[in-house]
Amino acid sequence: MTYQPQASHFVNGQYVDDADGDKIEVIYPHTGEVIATLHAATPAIIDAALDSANAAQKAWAALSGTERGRVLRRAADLMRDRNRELSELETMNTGKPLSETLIADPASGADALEYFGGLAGTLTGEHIPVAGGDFVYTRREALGVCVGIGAWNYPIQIASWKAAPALACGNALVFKPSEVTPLTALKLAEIFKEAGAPDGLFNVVQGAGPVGGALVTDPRVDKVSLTGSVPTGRKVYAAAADGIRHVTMELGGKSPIVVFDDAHLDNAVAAAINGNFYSTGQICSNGTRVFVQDGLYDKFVARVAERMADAKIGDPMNEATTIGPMVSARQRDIVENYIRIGQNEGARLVKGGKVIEGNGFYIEPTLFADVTDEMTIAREEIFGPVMSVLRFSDEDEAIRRANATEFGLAAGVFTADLTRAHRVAAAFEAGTCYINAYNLTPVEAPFGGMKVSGVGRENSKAAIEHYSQLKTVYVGMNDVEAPF
Ligand SMILES: NC(=O)C1=CN([C@@H]2O[C@H](COP(=O)(O)OP(=O)(O)OC[C@H]3O[C@@H](n4cnc5c(N)ncnc54)[C@H](O)[C@@H]3O)[C@@H](O)[C@H]2O)C=CC1
Repeated sequence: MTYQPQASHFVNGQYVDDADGDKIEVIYPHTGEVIATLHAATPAIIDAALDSANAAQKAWAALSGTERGRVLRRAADLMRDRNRELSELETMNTGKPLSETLIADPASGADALEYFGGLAGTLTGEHIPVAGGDFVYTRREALGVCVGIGAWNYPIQIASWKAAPALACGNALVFKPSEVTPLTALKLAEIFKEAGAPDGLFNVVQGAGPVGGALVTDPRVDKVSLTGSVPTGRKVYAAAADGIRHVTMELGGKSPIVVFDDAHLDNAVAAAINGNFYSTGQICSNGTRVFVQDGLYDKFVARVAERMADAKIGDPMNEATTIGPMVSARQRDIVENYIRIGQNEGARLVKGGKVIEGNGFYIEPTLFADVTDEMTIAREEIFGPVMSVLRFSDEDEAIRRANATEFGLAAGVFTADLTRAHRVAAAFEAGTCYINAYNLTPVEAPFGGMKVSGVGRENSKAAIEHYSQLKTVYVGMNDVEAPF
């Protein structure tokens, strides 16, 4: 089975390659087979991408917002028309079950293109009256050339979540997918071209850290938006600082879900299952520390274990499958190691915990109970299907422990007590909080992290602030006076 694209990169409206670039092998996680071989971008490819983005951006920004929005909305339609093809490719690329990609990945990308396409025509400055009849107006202007750098867990969604607001605001984008999952961003580039985007407006260049590093420090670049881990975030943020570039950082998490005694048991259990095992646990906002109050604790653990027995692990192309392989052998090994550490540190392994032998990168969804705050599995982001359940007694304790982390991406609370729900949500130190729900990310709502989990927001009107800048124009309506 192969999925070899026409070439590695999409620059200035066409596929291009340069065989001098380091080889990137794309692996189907279900079988371990190489399905495509690409090259990392050489300096010449990076240069061409940035030059073409620079050249395309000014004319694009000069269009009306409505005209720009039309291109984005056409792209959204094309993406929906190709949902199955794109979902299959995303499944080949990531190993995520088709039952997920068919409803979640290109669909979420299309939502972003449609939403920001609609918003493009509404972007304006404001008129501000000041003393003596003078006035000020503001112009909302594009930043220029943006660079997007993606993680491997939601490749087409991440590319779309960055491209949609960037292009709506009149910017051009050079996107570098994760070297692990380079394929679907190229399809997005084809879609933009077909939808009428000018050549050079959206470019895809492949490569690992060094290519990302070269993009982030290039003087032609005005903004960098990264989705990735905290260590990479620190490097990219620091590199962008040299040029005082704008940044959006969507980084990792170790998010809490707090379940009180009065919670609806099955809703809380279902949310914890989704928030730990969807995408085989490879989701930044997963609620991997599940705090459950004394009175419900045993029932909760038993019910999660019971429902886990219904997980269908296997071929991700089979639409009945609900748990696919990990994205890579490396990620599977990382998760296996954390499971071992959890056992060594005294967490109670209730279910799962084993690598599934074979060529694919499978590991069982895993449930740990009696986890304590000091354990490594309760402190570090695992990025795999490992749920840790921790016991708590009262609300203050739950909030204190939920917040006792450097991360602050998401947090959830399950309770039937209305005032407590809002009190706890207000007390969470996290950018995206949920009451009696978890891990839903509609495009209309801001998404992003507090503390080390990030800077800036994606989705919603809030993203516009991060892809545009205000210019203030003061208009004098009176004679200019001077002291001499
Ligand atoms: N907050 C959010 O929205 C999300 C965050 N993530 C986070 O992403 C991580 C998993 O994804 P990975 O791909 O393993 O993350 P990673 O941090 O290893 O890589 C992310 C991207 O950065 C690039 N990169 C690496 N070093 C770089 C450098 N020095 N300069 C520029 N670019 C560089 C990589 O090639 C890749 O494209 C997890 O920590 C997860 O929590 C994942 C999805 C969503």
